[in-house]
Amino acid sequence: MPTFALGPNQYGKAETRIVRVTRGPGGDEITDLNVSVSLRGDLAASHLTGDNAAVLPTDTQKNTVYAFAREHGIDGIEAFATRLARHFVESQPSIHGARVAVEQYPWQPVDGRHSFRRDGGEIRTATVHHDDAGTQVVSGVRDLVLLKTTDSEFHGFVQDRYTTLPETRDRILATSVNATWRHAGPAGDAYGTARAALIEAFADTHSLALQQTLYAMGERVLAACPGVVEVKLSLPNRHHFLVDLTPFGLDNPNEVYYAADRPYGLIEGSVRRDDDVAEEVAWSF
Ligand SMILES: O=c1[nH]c(=O)c2[nH]c(=O)[nH]c2[nH]1
Repeated sequence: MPTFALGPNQYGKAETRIVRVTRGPGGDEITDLNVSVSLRGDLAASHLTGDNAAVLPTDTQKNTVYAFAREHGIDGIEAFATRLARHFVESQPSIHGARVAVEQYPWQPVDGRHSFRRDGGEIRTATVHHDDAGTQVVSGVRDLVLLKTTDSEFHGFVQDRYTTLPETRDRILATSVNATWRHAGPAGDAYGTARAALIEAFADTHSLALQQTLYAMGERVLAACPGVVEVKLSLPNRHHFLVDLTPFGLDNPNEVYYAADRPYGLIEGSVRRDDDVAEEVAWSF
């Protein structure tokens, strides 16, 4: 007779959308968030027998997100997520660990009063894990699209019988940055500095490979943000291929490109301080 056991599990309310308006005489502000809560703890009974005595309903978790936005305000997504994660663990004896992930969608004021324009595609993120061992805060940015028209090469790579890619000393380099960075302690106000470091390193680095640019971007964030101990980057290589215009009797001196959407190279890696102790829980889902 085979026997079975419940493995790791978590539960929570995913993607609670919340728009908070902060009203002021000098104009309103809006904070537009997507909040996902995952809780871990003594939850086997609910899975094994349907006994829900230890289960804080996901509906209650959603209500808590809204209530905290009113009671405490949203003083940065890292602080908001930390407050929620601690609340669930500290208020519920059955809950031993909480993960709160927040996405923030940027809006820009249009008239300085009460009209706004949704800004670009880029999303700010924060994920907080809290349990007995402490609080881990990871901040990040997603879908930050960057492109440089030159200053990028790719050559010297392996050639086997399937290789057709020509070596290039001058190409477009483009990516959509997905970056997360882990703080040693509570997150300070590092978002603007980290984001600027990513963009500047992309622009400054004469790239011989997107891998090299990835490392430079991670290194720049660590150099600029003393409280950050590890940076993870996932960089799709948004290929731009020169179009062959010779059938039309035209040359193409690096001017006309085809922007391919797939397949794409995907370059991923982390850069950390030498003395950093890996904190895998901070990244786990
Ligand atoms: O920067 C790059 N890294 C690669 O590993 C790679 N592979 C490829 O086909 N083009 C590129 N570009």
